[in-house]
Order: sequence, then C-alpha cells, then structure tokens
Amino acid sequence: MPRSTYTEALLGSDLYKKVRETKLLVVGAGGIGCELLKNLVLVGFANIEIIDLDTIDLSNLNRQFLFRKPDISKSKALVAAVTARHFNPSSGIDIHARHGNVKDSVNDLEWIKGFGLVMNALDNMDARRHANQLCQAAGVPLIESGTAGYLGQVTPMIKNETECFDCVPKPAPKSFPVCTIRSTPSEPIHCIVWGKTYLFNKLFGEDDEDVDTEELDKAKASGENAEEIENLKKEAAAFREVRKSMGEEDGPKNVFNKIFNEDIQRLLAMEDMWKKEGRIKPVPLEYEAIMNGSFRTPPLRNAAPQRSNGQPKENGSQQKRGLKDQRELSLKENLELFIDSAKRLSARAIAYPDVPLSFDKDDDDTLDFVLATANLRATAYGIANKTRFDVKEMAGNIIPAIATTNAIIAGLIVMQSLNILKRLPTQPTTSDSAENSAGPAIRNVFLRTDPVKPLGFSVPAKADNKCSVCRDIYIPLKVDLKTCTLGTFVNDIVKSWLSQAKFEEKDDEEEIEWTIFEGGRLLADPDFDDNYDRTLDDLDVKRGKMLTARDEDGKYRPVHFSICEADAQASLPYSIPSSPPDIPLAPSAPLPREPSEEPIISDSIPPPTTSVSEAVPISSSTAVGTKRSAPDDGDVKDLTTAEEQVSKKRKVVVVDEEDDFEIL
Ligand SMILES: Nc1ncnc2c1ncn2[C@@H]1O[C@H](COP(=O)(O)OP(=O)(O)OP(=O)(O)O)[C@@H](O)[C@H]1O
Ligand SMILES: [Zn+2]
Repeated sequence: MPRSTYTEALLGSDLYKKVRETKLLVVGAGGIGCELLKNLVLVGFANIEIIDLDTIDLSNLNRQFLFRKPDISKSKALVAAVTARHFNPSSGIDIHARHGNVKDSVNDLEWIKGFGLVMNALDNMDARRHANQLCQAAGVPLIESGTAGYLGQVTPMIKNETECFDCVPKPAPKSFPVCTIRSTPSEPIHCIVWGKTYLFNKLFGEDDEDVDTEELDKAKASGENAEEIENLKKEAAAFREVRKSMGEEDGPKNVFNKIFNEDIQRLLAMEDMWKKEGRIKPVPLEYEAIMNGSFRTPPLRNAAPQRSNGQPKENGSQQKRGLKDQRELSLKENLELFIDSAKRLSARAIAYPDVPLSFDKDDDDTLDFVLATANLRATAYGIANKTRFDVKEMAGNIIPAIATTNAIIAGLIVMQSLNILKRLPTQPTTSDSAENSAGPAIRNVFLRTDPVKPLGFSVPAKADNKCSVCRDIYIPLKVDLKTCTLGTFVNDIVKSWLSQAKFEEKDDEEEIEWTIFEGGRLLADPDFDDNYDRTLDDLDVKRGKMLTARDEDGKYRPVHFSICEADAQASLPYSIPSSPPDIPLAPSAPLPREPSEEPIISDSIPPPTTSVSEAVPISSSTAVGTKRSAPDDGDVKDLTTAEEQVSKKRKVVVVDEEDDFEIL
C-alpha cells in the first residue's frame, strides 16, 4: 500500500492533489525551518524550494535535527533538503535547495510569483519584511512564524484579506543615549554595547567618520553635554591613529593604556560631568599593576554583594569553578584576554586589509575581544563583570531557542497551510484569486505557557488601508537595464501606459504629474528630467529593486514597478502587463496604526515579538541615532531633500520606515 493512502483519505483527494501540486517556498532552514521541512515532506508536499543563506554551525545541532556534526560548515539549505527527503521515500518529491539570501536580486517578483504559498522560518526583521513585501507584491499567501523560548506564533498573511507584516508597527529597538555608552556607563549592557559596536568598529570594523560626527552632532542637539561631545569627537579622531598601530608588538598594550587609562583620566578632568546625581567616577586601570597583582580593584557600585567577611565583593572574585564559559574571569585574565584577542584580530585585519571585521557571537576572536573589553570597562566603572556565556547571550541577542516550541510551531504552520490550500487553485495564485476565494477560516495561532490552554487563536485583522506595503500597487517590469533609459520608462511606461489606468474618482480634466523614485532616491519629477538619457543600469537601478511612480498631489496610491529579468523574446527593451491596474485613492493621512489596535483575540496571549532574536533588540547605532546616508549618485537628486519637498507639498508626514538599525 503506498505511503500516501492514509494522508489522502484524511485530507480528501482534492486537498491531497493540491498538496502534491502546490509549489512551496520555505525561507530559512534553521530551528523552525528544519522541523517544517520534515513535516511538509511527511504530509506529501512534493514541490518545495528551501532557501537559506547560512552554513551549519555546531551550536545549531541541538535543535536543527536535519544536521549532524559532519555537516558543520556546509550549506543549511542543501543539507536540509537532502536529509528531509529521506523522511518520505515516495517518488516524485522534489526539494530544490538554494544557498542564498532571500533578498538577493535574482529573487524578484517573477520568482516569487512562481509559488503557491510561502512560509517564513526566519530570525530577523529585515528578511521578514522583504519576504512580506515580495509576497504582497505578487499576491502570494505567506505564513509568518516565530518563537521566543516557550512562546510562539503562526500568522497567515493573505493579500487583500488579512493584515500584512508591516500593517502593524513593530516596537523600536531599545537604545541608549550616546553619552551613557561612551562616557558614563552604569550597567553591564552599556559596556558590552560599547565594546561590540564602538571600540570593535573603531579598531577593526567599518569606521565611518561622517556617521560618527553626525551622531555626535545629533546627541549635542538633543541636549547632551556639549563639552563631552567635543571630547568624544577628539577621542574618535585619535582612534584613527591608534588603529594604524594595532599590528605592532605593543599595539594592544598602547590601546589599553589609551582607553582604560588616558581616556578615563580625561573624563575625570571634566568635573561638571560627575556632579549629576547617580554618576560614579570611574577609576583608571593600570597595566603593570594589574599584571603584577598590586592593582586595587574598585568596589562594585549598586548594593555590592557582601563577602562572607562583610567586605564588598570585587569583580572577578567569584565562581572560580564550573563550566569554562560560565566562570568569571579575574581582572588579570581579562587584561590578558584583551591583549591576546586584539593580537588575533589585528593579524586578521592585516592579512585581509580590505575586509573590515564585524562582531559575530560565534567567532571566538570577536567574542573574546568584546568579553574582555566589556569587563575591563565595567571594572573601571565599578560595574559587575559578566561571564563569557552571559556576554555571548547579551551581545549576540540570543533568546533561548527551545526545540519543542519550534516543533509545535512548525506543526501549526502546516495546519494553517492546509487551510490556505483548501481555498486556493492548484496552480500559482494571482492576487485576484486570493482576494475572491472563500474557504475555511484561517487563524493566527499562539503558543503560550498556560498549562490548561497552551494554544490561543485570533481571527486575523483586516489589512490596514494606510499600509503602504500591502495596499500599494505593484507591477512586474521585465526590462533590459542596459538599453532602457529613464526617459523611456517615464514617457512610455508611466506617462503613456500607466495613464490609461482607471483612477478612482479621477475627472476627465485632471492631469496627473509623476515623480519617480528608486528606494530613497528621486530620479525624476515634472521639473527634473536631467536623468532621462541615462540607462537604468547607469542609474544603479538593478533587478529586484523598484521604480516607484508617485503622483505629485499624493491623491493616488503609489505604483511600484518591480524590476525583473528582461524578457528575451520582447521586441521592446521592456515588457509590462497588457493592461494597467486600477489605481485607488491614497489614504488621507499616511500615519501608521497604533500597536494598540490589536485584532480581536480570543483566548490568546499577546503574541511574542515576531522573532526569536528580536525580542529585546539593543541597537548600537540606534543608541546614537545613526542613519546612513544614501550613496552619492551623480545627477540623482539628494533624496532627503526631494522627499522633504514632496512631503511638504503634500502636507503629509513621511514616516521613515527604513530599518537600517544594527541589531545587537
Ligand atoms: N535573508 C535571509 N535569507 C535566507 N535565510 C535567512 C535570511 N535571514 C536569516 N535566514 C536564515 O533563517 C534561519 C533562522 O533560523 P534560527 O532562528 O534557528 O536561527 P539560526 O541562525 O539557525 O540559529 P542561531 O541564531 O541560534 O545561531 C537561519 O538558518 C538563517 O540563516
Ligand atoms: Zn500591510
């Protein structure tokens, strides 16, 4: 008897046929992705593509059960596909593995349209947002999911029916004032953020002088101590000199003396700074004294734990036993680790001068450096030291991943996928069919720690009419970027083709004037045609990006032309759908919905923040309010000014949704 007999009887032949025929995309082959892929194969899904950008790490093996020790360093997607295949030996099951980023330009609108259903099993906001926008643009249903410890959730997102990932604003990453991080830390996390994002980048990473100056200027404007800010600017400049000497024999020692002694002396000289209530003066660290054991470690601030002899406890004086990573290092050990890890990193920086290093919790050299740096700084400020285990968790923003939670969530994803499938045609859907089909109710499902009712559910909320991601119009534009000029795009496609669209409430006299953007850049407007003769390629408009046409008055929904691979058969340098879409009115004021407008939740817990590793994101650059500026693009108008101009004209608030915060 074939293996599928019972599944077919259980699901019914119609649904089973859809299971066999629907092309699925699984994004992420991590904790949830491995469980999900196995489930899908067991149910009998026969046409699956799985994409993941990462390789297998030792730390994945405790829960990502499709991987074994010999697989370490191999592609997650490839190994997951091969292993999962064995769970169902039936013939005709095809799992296509892709080692790559879902954001890669080849993964364009045409690619996503090839799927009947997409399932996210991701761990970061950026990739989730991207997959959501692709699915919304293509009208392909998406099942979003996430776990955080014992909590988890599954959220189906269907165009024109439910809210999308971006309909509800997400909590902003936690941030710290620049001076707290750079001059007056009072908690271990301040020292870790400083070590990981400031010092590490100054010495080994990408050091952007403009960004640094910009964030300090912003901090000054927001009322932080002006003298201190000027000092921090000088300090940042001095680091550029220090960086050059890092590879020398005494480089790390000199850096130690600069940061933990000279810079602290300089801070102490700023008397005003220490008058503020609650601030405790740091103590400069002394290299030789620490090494020969004569250095007197400052006592801990904040209700220092008492020793059995009644003396306040000092850093590095506890937990000499236990697992190596859970043992607190002594001050001397931290100093030695600082020197040693700085030497290791310097050697790497010298070997590959063009590749700036970045912090990675699984990279021992970078973790050791941040551990030692954070603890030395904490000691100077009388703050409790942290173990390697703690620092890895805090700097890596690790939320415990529980295999059982992932398994339950993966099971629930499959249940919801069957509900969605019942409503879909067997072939890849279009937005129209998703919109009009009726079928079994889909649900948001929550996993919670209530022993009586571990599962809660809610009816998905309707899409927010103000959401620009799911309510805007998307058009696939197959274009030869090397020959199609911006002028052709504006004249042939926007002014000619798009103008034939049915615009809601448009009267015959009305003339629509268009402004063209790519991402954040203004490329053309009615008074700015300087780029018309340049090809799209020349303007750095690439596959996977979008050209957005906005009407000058902001009356209608923007139209996004999603750049896809050129159609080899086409006679023109571009091809677009035969008829333009209907264009609805834009919402009156594009303000984001308040998070308080939750869907009606029956029997449910508040959903965990959408992902495993973003529950408590701590941002380094947010800490100092960084925004990177767009690259200079020749004739392309500076976007900020242009966006501001447009928004002023329309009197709308432009909400910068760009998520370029670095998550710690
Ligand atoms: N942009 C992306 N494109 C493709 N895959 C992605 C992208 N972003 C994240 N992923 C993958 O999503 C998966 C998420 O899995 P999971 O949450 O278990 O994290 P992990 O990286 O495997 O574990 P840990 O964070 O503990 O090391 C990872 O395998 C990750 O590589
Ligand atoms: Zn939306």
